[in-house]
Amino acid sequence: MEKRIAVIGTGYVGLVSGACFAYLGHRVIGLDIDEEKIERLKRGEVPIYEPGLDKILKSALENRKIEFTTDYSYAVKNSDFIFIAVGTPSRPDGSADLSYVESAYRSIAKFIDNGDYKIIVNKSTVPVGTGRWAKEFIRKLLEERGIDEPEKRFDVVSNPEFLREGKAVEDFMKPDRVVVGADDRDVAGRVASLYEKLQPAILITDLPTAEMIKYASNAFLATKISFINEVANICEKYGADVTVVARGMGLDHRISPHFLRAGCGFGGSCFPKDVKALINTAKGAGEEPELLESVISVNERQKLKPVEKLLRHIPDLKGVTVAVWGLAFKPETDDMREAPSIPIIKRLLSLGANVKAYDPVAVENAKRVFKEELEKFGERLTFSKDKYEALEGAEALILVTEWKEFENVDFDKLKGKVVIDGRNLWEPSIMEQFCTYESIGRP
Ligand SMILES: NC(=O)C1=CN([C@@H]2O[C@H](COP(=O)(O)OP(=O)(O)OC[C@H]3O[C@@H](n4cnc5c(N)ncnc54)[C@H](O)[C@@H]3O)[C@@H](O)[C@H]2O)C=CC1
Ligand SMILES: O=C(O)[C@H]1O[C@H](OP(=O)(O)OP(=O)(O)OC[C@H]2O[C@@H](n3ccc(=O)[nH]c3=O)[C@H](O)[C@@H]2O)[C@H](O)[C@@H](O)[C@@H]1O
Repeated sequence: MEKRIAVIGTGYVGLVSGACFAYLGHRVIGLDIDEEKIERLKRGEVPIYEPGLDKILKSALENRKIEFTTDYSYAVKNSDFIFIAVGTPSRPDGSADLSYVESAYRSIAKFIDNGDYKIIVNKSTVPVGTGRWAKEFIRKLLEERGIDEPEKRFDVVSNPEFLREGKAVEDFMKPDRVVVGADDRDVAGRVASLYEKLQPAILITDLPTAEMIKYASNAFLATKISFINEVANICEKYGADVTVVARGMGLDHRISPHFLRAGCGFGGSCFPKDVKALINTAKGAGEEPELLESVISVNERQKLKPVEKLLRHIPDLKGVTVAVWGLAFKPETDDMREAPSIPIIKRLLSLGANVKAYDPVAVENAKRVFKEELEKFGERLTFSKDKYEALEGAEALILVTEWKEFENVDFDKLKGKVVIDGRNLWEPSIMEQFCTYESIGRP
């Protein structure tokens, strides 16, 4: 049955979930404080690169199932479910910055009136305890406004999102599970029913448990990556092949083959931030999260592995041109947040190298990320229009992000170069015929 949904924040998660809810037949209002973003969305432009999103958004707009606004009053009054999908970035101490979430609650609370009942759903990743804190926070805001029985005017529910960038639409439409946490099972059930067309596995929990499931899931996946990267580093010393080790491990269904790809570390807007936030939450309660701290430190070291390897072949990089293929934190996205390419390029520049960088879609975002370096190093950092142009005049190539277009390359163009494959994309026996080749954790 059609339900009225407002989605607060039309970033990655807000836009994908809003468009998908509309595609599922609900009426959706997407709200953002970024006026330019909303104007673009009204014109049907998709401000992020996400395969499949433009299609479902276009269909939702054509069917008038989705509309966009910057007007909180309109969004709150015309919805029964209000999904919060604003950012929860890391503060310098690693804790989650909840100021955007808090500001969204304040704006919503301004427009909940006597007689209303709204279900406020946290889709943003928020630390365990936030939902119950939010209940009291919003109740007080309503009380200050003189609203009758403020606690009856709303409920707060946790419905964490597990989508991956690049596969976001598919992940939303075919979820492994939908987790809904609330202090009232009936309210949780109402949120779960929004997904009924997808017939997903549904887990209904209390508020803090749902919040913790999100952090524990991301932290576990990040742990798998740091684990396999550490194993890769040991493999290198003894001539073992980490890709085969991972396959051998993954055949054990208790381990599963996923997230065991060794490489130059994990990036993105969530793994680094969420592991750090969980560390902060643990410490705040007097716990010593040693394992989680190692997940971060192993990852920080791993990001610079390709440069370390390059230095073994070219010990002095002063004046040496190095091509870097792949800038986004992973393929199929233009997202540069915490991308391993950032420390890699910064280190290359600080060692005196000239860098020619290429990415199929993330160059514009990369230019913003490297604004300071572009000013400081001038022509020493350039962005190439295609992968082969980046190779011109380069003595070395570092592959950081395994975009599909790098799979089948004209290997002749790599002749004589030092190639560091940060994602184990190519076959060593083939590469060694053309270039000096190194990958991660393979003999
Ligand atoms: N990016 C991802 O793949 C995933 C992200 N998440 C979580 O979802 C949340 C959102 O992440 P993203 O979509 O990546 O964030 P984002 O940074 O792409 O988008 C956030 C949006 O919220 C808007 N915004 C900020 N304050 C606002 C306010 N007071 N009212 C209305 N709009 C406001 C911003 O203008 C922006 O458009 C985070 O907590 C993140 O951890 C969860 C799963 C996947
Ligand atoms: O909370 C979030 O935001 C999301 O975080 C991740 O999704 P995402 O960051 O989009 O990307 P992933 O595909 O998980 O990759 C993250 C990083 O890990 C790296 N990775 C992944 C898998 C692997 O085996 N090895 C590896 O190094 C990738 O290159 C990438 O840098 C989770 O996979 C999602 O379930 C979650 O919803």
